[in-house]
Formats: sequence, C-alpha cells, structure tokens
Amino acid sequence: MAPRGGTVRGDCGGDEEREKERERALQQVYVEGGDGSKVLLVPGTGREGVAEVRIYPTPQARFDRDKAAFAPLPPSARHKPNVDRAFARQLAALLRIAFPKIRSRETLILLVHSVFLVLRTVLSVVVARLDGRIVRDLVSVVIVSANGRGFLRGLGLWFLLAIPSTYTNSMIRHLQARLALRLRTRLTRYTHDLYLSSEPYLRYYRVASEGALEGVDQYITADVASWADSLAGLYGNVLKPMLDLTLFTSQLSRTLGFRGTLALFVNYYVTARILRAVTPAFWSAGGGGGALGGRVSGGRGTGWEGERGDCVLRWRQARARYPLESVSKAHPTRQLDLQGEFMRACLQRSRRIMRAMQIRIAYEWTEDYVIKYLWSAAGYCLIAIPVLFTRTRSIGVQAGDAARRRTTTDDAMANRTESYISSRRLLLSLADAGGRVMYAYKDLLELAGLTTRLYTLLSTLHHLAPLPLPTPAPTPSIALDAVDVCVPGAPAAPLVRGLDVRLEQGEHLMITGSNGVGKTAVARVLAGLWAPGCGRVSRPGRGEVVVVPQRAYMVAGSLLDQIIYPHAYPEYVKKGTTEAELMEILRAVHLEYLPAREGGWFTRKEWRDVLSGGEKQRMGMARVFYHRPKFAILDECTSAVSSDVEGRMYEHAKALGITLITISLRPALTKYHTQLLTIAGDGSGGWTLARVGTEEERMGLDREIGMLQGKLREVERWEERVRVLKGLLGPEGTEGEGNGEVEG
Ligand SMILES: Nc1ncnc2c1ncn2[C@@H]1O[C@H](COP(=O)(O)OP(=O)(O)OP(=O)(O)O)[C@@H](O)[C@H]1O
Repeated sequence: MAPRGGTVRGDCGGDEEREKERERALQQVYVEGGDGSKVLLVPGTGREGVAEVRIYPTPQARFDRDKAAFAPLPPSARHKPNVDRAFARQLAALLRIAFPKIRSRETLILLVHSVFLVLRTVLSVVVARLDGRIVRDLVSVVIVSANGRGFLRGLGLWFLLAIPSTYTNSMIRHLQARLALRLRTRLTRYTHDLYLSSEPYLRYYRVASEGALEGVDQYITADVASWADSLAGLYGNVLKPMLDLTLFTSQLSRTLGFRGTLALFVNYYVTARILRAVTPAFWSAGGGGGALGGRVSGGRGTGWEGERGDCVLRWRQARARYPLESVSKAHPTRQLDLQGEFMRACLQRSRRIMRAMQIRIAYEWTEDYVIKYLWSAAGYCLIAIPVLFTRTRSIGVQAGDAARRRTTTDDAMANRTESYISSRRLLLSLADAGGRVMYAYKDLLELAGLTTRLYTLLSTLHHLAPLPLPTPAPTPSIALDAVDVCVPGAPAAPLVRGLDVRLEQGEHLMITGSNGVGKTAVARVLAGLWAPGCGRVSRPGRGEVVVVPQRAYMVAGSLLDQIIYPHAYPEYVKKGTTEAELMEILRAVHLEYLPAREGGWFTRKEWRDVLSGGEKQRMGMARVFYHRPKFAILDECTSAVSSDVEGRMYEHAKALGITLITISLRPALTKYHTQLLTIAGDGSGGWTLARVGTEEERMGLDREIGMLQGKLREVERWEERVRVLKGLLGPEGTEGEGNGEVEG
C-alpha cells in the first residue's frame, strides 16, 4: 500500500489501470482543490471510470447574511402550515438558497421549462383544431363524396404534429425532474454545510439538545428532497393549467360567442363555489392529510402530514434496529415492548390514513362529478347551441337551386362538425386544466408544510449561538478557572461549581465519582463541547485535544478508516503514515491480527458488528496513538479491556508524550495519573482535587482492596454451597465431579 499525495488521477493506460483508478477513488473520496474547494471523486461514472465534481463550501459570510431571513418561528407556528403571508416569507427565504443568482442554471432550466409549457398549450390548441378538420374532411368524403385528399393531408399533419407534441411532453417531465434535482442539490449542500459546521458552532452536536429539534436526519434528507420535488412540480402544475384555461377559453369563445363565454365563466364560478363548500380540512393537525394529499396530487408524494407520519415510523424502526441484539439477549419478553412500540406507531398511522380515506371518498366523488362530468355536460350544451339552433333550412323548389342548396347545406354541416369536434376536444382539455388548478391548491398546502419544516430546520441551525472560544493557553496546558459545569439549556443547578483545575503537559488527571455526578460533563467542558456556566476555560486548539468515548464510534468504511478516524483517506495520504507504522499502532493495542484476519487494510465491513466491545475500545486507543495529540480525554474508554492490556496502553500513551485525562471508576487506574479529581455528586456541586500518592489515593486503593476482599469472602460461600450440592447428589455425583470438574 503506497500512500499517495494529491490527486489520484494517473496515466490510464488500459483496463487494469482504470480498475485500479476506480479502487483508489473508492478509498480517496475527495482531493483538496487548493482554493478551499474539494474535488469529489465519483467512481462508476465519467470517461475514465471516475468523474470529478468540484464542490465549494458555503462561505460563513453567506450564512451571516442569510441569518436575518430565517427569524425563529414560535413553536405553535411550526405545526400549522398554511398558504398565507408567513408561508410566502418562509418560501422567499428558501428561494434565496435555491436560486442564489438571477443568472443561474436553475433560472435557465426554469425558463426553458416555461417555454415548453407554453408550447404544450399552443400545440394542444393546434391539435384540437386539426382534430376538427380531419373529422370535417371525413364527413365531406362520406356525404359529398369528396376525393379524400384533404383527409389524408390532415392525417399526415397529425403524424407530424405528434413529433413535437410527444417531445414537448417528455421535455416537460425531464426539465421538471432536472429542476427538482438542482434545487435539491443547492438545498442539500447549504443545509449540510450549516449542519456540519465546525467550531465554534458544532451545530450537528447541539441541534437536538440546545435547538430542541428531533430527527434532523429526516429534515436534511427526506424533507429537502420532497420540498424540491414539490416546488418543481407545483410550477408546472400551476402554470400549465392556468395557461390552458386562458388559451382554451379564448379559443372556445370564438365558437361560443359572448353569451356562451359568459355562461362558461358562470360555470367556473359555480363549480368552484361547490368544491370549496365540500372541501374538508385536509391539512388540519392529525387529519391524515398526507394520504389524501398524495392521492389528490396525482400520487406524486405522500403529502406533508404523510411524510411526517412515515418519518416517525422510520425513526422508531431505526431506533429499534440498533439495540435488537441487546434486547433479545436481555430477555425475550422485552421484544414485546419493542413490538408494542412498532404496533402503536403503525396503528396511529393506519388510523389516520383510514380517516383520510373516509373523508376522501365523498370529496373525490364530488370533485370528479363536478369537474369531469358537470363541466363536460355544460360545455356540450354550450357548444351544441350554435349547432342546434343555426340550422340551414330548405326554402326553394327549383331543381338547380336544390342542388346548390344541398351543397351549401353539406358544407355547413361539415363546418359545424369541425367546430363541434374542435370545441369538444378543447372542452375536455379545459376540464382537465380546471381539475389541475383545483388540485394545485392542495399541492400548495403540501409545499407549505414542507416549507415550514425546512424553514424551522434552517432557522434553528442559524440561531444556535457559537460556543465561547477557549482562551488560548500560553504553554500547552488545560485549565479551568472557577468554572460552573451545567447541562446546556437545562434550568437545573450546576453539576459542579467553581471548578479550578490546571494541567500542564506531562501531568495526568483522573476524574472519578459515582454514576451521574457529572464526570463526562466536565470532560465535555474541557473538550469545548459544552459552554461553561461561568468561569474561564483555557486549552490548546481542537486538533491538540482528542476525546475517546466509552462506546467507540465505528465509521462506515475500511479497516484503515477505523484507525485514522476522524481523518479521512486524503488526510491519511497527506500525513504519509506507512503500513509498518500502522501495524505498530495495532500492536500497541493488541489488534495486530486484524489486517490478516479481515483481508487487508481496505476491507470494508460493518465494523460495529464485527469487532467485540473490547476490540472497539482498543480501536479507540489506536486512534489516539495514530493522531498523537497533546491531550487525550479518555471517558471510560477501557472499561471492557482486560487490566493487563489496559495498563500497557496507558504506559504506551505516556511514553508517546500524551497527557491523559481519564474518567473512570476503576481505582487501579489512579497510579497512571498525577492528580485525582473527585466529584461529590451530593447536589452541592462540590469537588476535591488531590495529588496522587496522597491520603486521597490511598483511600482509593483501600476501597479497591476492600471490594476485592468482599469478593474473596464470597468464594468461601460458593465453596460451601458446592459441598452441600455434592452431598445431595450422593456417591454418583461425587464420582462425576471427582473427575476434576469442580474440585481443585
Ligand atoms: N444532554 C443532556 N441533557 C440533559 N441532561 C444531561 C445531558 N447530559 C448529561 N445529563 C445529565 O447530567 C448528569 C451528569 O451526566 P454525566 O454523563 O456527566 O455523568 P457521569 O458522571 O459521567 O456518569 P457515568 O459514570 O454514569 O458515566 C446526569 O444526571 C445526566 O442525566
């Protein structure tokens, strides 16, 4: 394995080289662009098997500018989306992100999309006229035995028109999908840059606890995608039917005359009133509008409420997936609790869908009846009036006149047929456009729901105040001066009050105390994850302090990725660590067998399941040895490691010059430290700091000795119990166990 620097692009000589290129790209997800950008390597695409996509991070100045547009919403407004002024304001804020400039690719797509929408409407009118002409020519052939040339010409034109018509339809769908993808890309990049912000914001870490926003992953994935689809779809779903309504009505008015057109408008008005009167409150909270929204908007989506319901269900499933093994190990009946939780979520969802479906039956029946049938029937009546009441009457008796009159009558009949067929087609398209305009309102409500969700996410992220930056320490040291340690956003009293600790390099601190007294909380303040309630924190930069939690996080990727985390492959390449050095690190944590056992450094597995609890913790320590920070905060991260290996790892860390801050309940670890901080946990926020080797440490060791002696006394009891059991079994039992199973 030869580490590489810079880009992975190379001389792609042949298939083999290309294959290697792909493999490298799989490892090297991106390369630094030099100007702050990252060049993302996408395997499986591009001419050389790897496509390069340059990505620029969103500048902080942009976030600062946008912050004012995302004023926080009151909690009540988060759950009542509506098509009102608030929606317009929220949508405008999101559109700033989706369309950052007037002259952007998105605007261009929108323009081309609009052109095709207009073209589609114009073509519909031309097709309707042609339809009438073809039938007219056919009637002429049947009635006056015309030669049929007009009919054939019409048919040829029909086939020719079919080409731009079908092309236009496909382009409309294509451009809509393309626009949705562009909007989604813009929103996704923006939200991710904001969400995954580094110090001093660390929004991804704080958004749930301090921002009180649950299920952020749903917001930044499913909601962003649905919003982009909904917005792109709505544009076509509103613009096209509006155009259709205008153009078709103007075309029809030529046939219908003034009174007919007036009657058509009266028809629109009356039907709109009827539908408005029978439209239920689909989007009221808990109304199951999602199922209905998805249905009425042509099944394109599940609707906002539906999306929310499905999200809750997915979230519960995801939450349950992780502890399945521990649940089934703990007790099989615990499984029932889990089932209960699933079932409750499913039942809630299915009840809402059922309720929505009941409302829907009545509504859809009325809607279909009114728009499809009533509109068409009214339209038929209107276009039938000129046909029925402008009949040409025969008034003469002479033979020549009769023939001429018959020809005139036949022509008039053919003309009326043409006009009737064209109007009928326009009328059907009109009914369809009317229906779409009605549905567009529900699409708009769906968009309002999604807009509110995205707005809530972005306003919460924008308004998380930055964490106070630590005072830079003059020498590599960590110090807390009169610091109160409090849970952020919680009104409870501080866990620890007025804490004073100073740790120079080469000194080592152990933090101890009972469960829940605030040991990890102190570590969080030391690491800069929590702001201190009051007081001053001094520490070196983030790269100099590494935190190792009790449950080591196993990153998705190769074995190598597990060791170098939080670095990614490009940073590893830049650092230039060799395979031998990596092996040395694994040896220090007694994991040297892994590369051979797992098939090499680049084997990708679900490491969370592959490695045992102790192995995962040792991997956490391997990361410390790889990064060699000045300070390492070890939060009970060796609790599942055997004492001998634990001791060796501590010695190795100290030999590397890493200053340790250990959180542990194991008194045996005290000897690796120079200071012992004990948190009282009596509600007063009290603490004591002692130098190791003092009275305090001896008390700790005494406690451990007492605990071990207690366990030894239990052994005597167990031996006594074994003797009693042997007595009960009699000579046979004694014989069986006499084979060395218990005795000795
Ligand atoms: N994000 C949080 N929100 C609310 N309360 C919290 C949060 N984090 C910790 N706490 C509470 O703060 C207290 C101290 O937690 P902490 O994790 O520091 O305990 P600890 O001393 O490390 O315990 P243990 O030995 O069990 O790991 C606990 O009562 C815990 O419930």
